Amino acid sequence: MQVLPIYSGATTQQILSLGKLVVLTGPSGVGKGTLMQKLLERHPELYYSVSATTRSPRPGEINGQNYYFVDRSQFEKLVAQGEFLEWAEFANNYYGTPRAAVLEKIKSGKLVVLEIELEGARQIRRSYPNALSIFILPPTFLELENRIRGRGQDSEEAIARRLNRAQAEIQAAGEFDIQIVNDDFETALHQIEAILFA
Ligand SMILES: Nc1ncnc2c1ncn2[C@@H]1O[C@H](COP(=O)(O)OP(=O)(O)OP(=O)(O)O)[C@@H](O)[C@H]1O
Ligand SMILES: Nc1nc2c(ncn2[C@@H]2O[C@H](COP(=O)(O)O)[C@@H](O)[C@H]2O)c(=O)[nH]1
Repeated sequence: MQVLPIYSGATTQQILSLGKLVVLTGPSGVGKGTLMQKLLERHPELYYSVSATTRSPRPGEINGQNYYFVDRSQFEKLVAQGEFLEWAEFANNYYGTPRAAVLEKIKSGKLVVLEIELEGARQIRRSYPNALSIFILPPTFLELENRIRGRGQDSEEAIARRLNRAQAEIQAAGEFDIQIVNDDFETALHQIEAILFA
């Protein structure tokens, strides 16, 4: 792709300050992915950043569509090369946002949405204060547990790790620009749409 002269030599910080970057975060199982999927269906003009992860694919997940599935040494090499806008270890696996794709989309004027966990969201907030951050909360902790279990995708050990971490993640909700409770799905979706397209 051709790089516009205005951007040649621009830093990540400068490029991100020109466009709109939105971070959707919240504990595992709260419904971030489901909300994101619906947002993309309804607003195909949004750009969803596909992350890299060392987690194994779940049934039905497609490499390059849900995630770029890589092994730990590949991931660590990408970190060393500065290929990630942010990255974190979550529930024994690495997750990271590929920098180049996000910057390209921002340059082309797209609204870019990252769906990431707490530590990565904090990194984005620190490094790119212009980004808009939305924290999704569950109506109750019990409902969060029911959703993770109901999804039927994680081992008992992985569920325990995710729930354990969720307690601390929920405490951090106030660090972010906006908090939305995903109780009734349609209501939460409309609240996000109202923020993104205000
Ligand atoms: N408002 C809602 N009411 C009831 N169930 C919901 C609601 N929103 C999402 N769910 C369900 O909760 C489960 C977890 O949702 P989802 O996988 O989107 O969570 P997540 O936050 O993306 O999790 P992770 O961070 O682990 O990827 C799914 O089965 C989804 O259908
Ligand atoms: N910091 C980052 N977190 C990410 C990224 N991509 C996804 N995630 C988050 O990881 C957890 C677990 O995801 P799962 O698919 O294994 O259930 C979840 O909170 C995702 O939002 C990323 O690039 N960076």
